[in-house]
Amino acid sequence: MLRLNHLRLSIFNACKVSNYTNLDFATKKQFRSQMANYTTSSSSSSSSSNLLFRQLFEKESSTYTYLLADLTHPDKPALLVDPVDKTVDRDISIVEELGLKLIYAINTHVHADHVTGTGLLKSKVEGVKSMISKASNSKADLFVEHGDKIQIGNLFLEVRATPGHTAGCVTYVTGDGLDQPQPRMAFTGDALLIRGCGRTDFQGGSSSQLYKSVHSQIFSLPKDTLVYPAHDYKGFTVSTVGEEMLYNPRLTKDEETFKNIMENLQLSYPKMIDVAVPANMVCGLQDVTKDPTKPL
Ligand SMILES: N[C@@H](CCC(=O)N[C@@H](CSS)C(=O)NCC(=O)O)C(=O)O
Repeated sequence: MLRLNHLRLSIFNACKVSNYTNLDFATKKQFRSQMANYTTSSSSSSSSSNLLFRQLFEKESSTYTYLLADLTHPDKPALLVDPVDKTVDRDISIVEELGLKLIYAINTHVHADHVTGTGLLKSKVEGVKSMISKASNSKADLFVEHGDKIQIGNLFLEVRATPGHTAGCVTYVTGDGLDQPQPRMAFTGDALLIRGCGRTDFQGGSSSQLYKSVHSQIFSLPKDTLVYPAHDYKGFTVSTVGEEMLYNPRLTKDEETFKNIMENLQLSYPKMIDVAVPANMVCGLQDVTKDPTKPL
């Protein structure tokens, strides 16, 4: 296993983050407004930061892929969260048009409804490293665990373990600090969907675990944190932690009611599950036109 020591936040940055955390609300607000005056506005989110952000959609599986890059760094380093094999060429073309350098293709979990684009991206873009949680037991170049920090330029994503939809699900959260996007952004995968959540009936899923994950790791974030899920089936694009704490029809309930709801969803299995899971266990490196049950 390749550990992420080289990706961990430097002590220097960690100090800045913890100092900021200790400030009172009024001082934080003053600092944020000062920062807004001299940072580049992000391209398509409400954040004021050095971040370039794009939400991209794959319509067959209703999957969101997210592109993040640090525009202030000379290399404009970028990463993709949850790329889909079918839309890899689109993703590469936007990366090239914007002059970004794609360094990571990362997954929130082993998807069951589509094949990840990480394998194709690795074969088409030199130097890209695939990444997934160690707990997923999947193949990749790099593995993350709870508490790790993934750095792109001067921006970073914090890794929060949010098992329950699958055993290896993680949520990636933008950093907490003066120099990081405000409000924060949480890429929740299938743990938390807008007014919903991921199913828990296969891949080591557990409704009890999902309930605890969302409450302890996502609902504990600031209420203005933007929630960006891996899927939406109703046309929603973004929510906030505060909104989901108030209006999520499943996760606002007590744990017993939640478990009951999840046991009675009666969803049919994803159409692609028998192809997608074996392919995604090797981070999409497998040629899915061949027998997915055969080793590489
Ligand atoms: N019909 C789709 C699969 C839909 C589905 O099961 N979505 C999953 C996330 S992808 S494994 C889910 O957790 N849905 C929760 C919900 O409440 O809808 C297909 O055939 O691919």
